[in-house]
Amino acid sequence: MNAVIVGAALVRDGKLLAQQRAWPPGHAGQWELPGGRVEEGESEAFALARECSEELDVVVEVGARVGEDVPLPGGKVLRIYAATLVSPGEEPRAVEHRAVRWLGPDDLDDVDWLPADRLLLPAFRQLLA
Ligand SMILES: Nc1nc2c([nH]c(=O)n2[C@H]2C[C@H](O)[C@@H](COP(=O)(O)OP(=O)(O)OP(=O)(O)O)O2)c(=O)[nH]1
Repeated sequence: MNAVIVGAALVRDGKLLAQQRAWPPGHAGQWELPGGRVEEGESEAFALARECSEELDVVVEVGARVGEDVPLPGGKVLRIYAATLVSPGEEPRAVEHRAVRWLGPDDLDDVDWLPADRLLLPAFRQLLA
């Protein structure tokens, strides 16, 4: 089975949270959604909640799928789920990343997304509509 990379489309007040990679050098500075590899024995929702805790230091509730799977190099796929903060007042912080930013519908084109995420922009836009 293809390795699944899950990503969280974390929305608050009509804005989507994006984070800026600090590594590897080829992708540093580019933007993505919080997430990562689903480890053996984990559900996708569990993996997403774990990654959001590790990367943003927040607790999230995972919702419905967003967009279609996007193939990644190496036979992996990127699969996005909507997510919300369990405590909306809690502010995500960039634990491993360079920065985090809440993007409204008009800001989605302002950042340099990873290529796979760029394909998902219509789905992100629909989610914020
Ligand atoms: N988290 C995340 N990864 C993405 C996105 N878009 C995209 O192409 N990717 C790619 C980049 C990486 O090749 C891969 C995820 O790597 P990662 O470094 O975040 O995952 P991980 O923490 O589980 O890393 P590892 O244990 O596999 O090294 O998916 C996205 O929006 N979010």
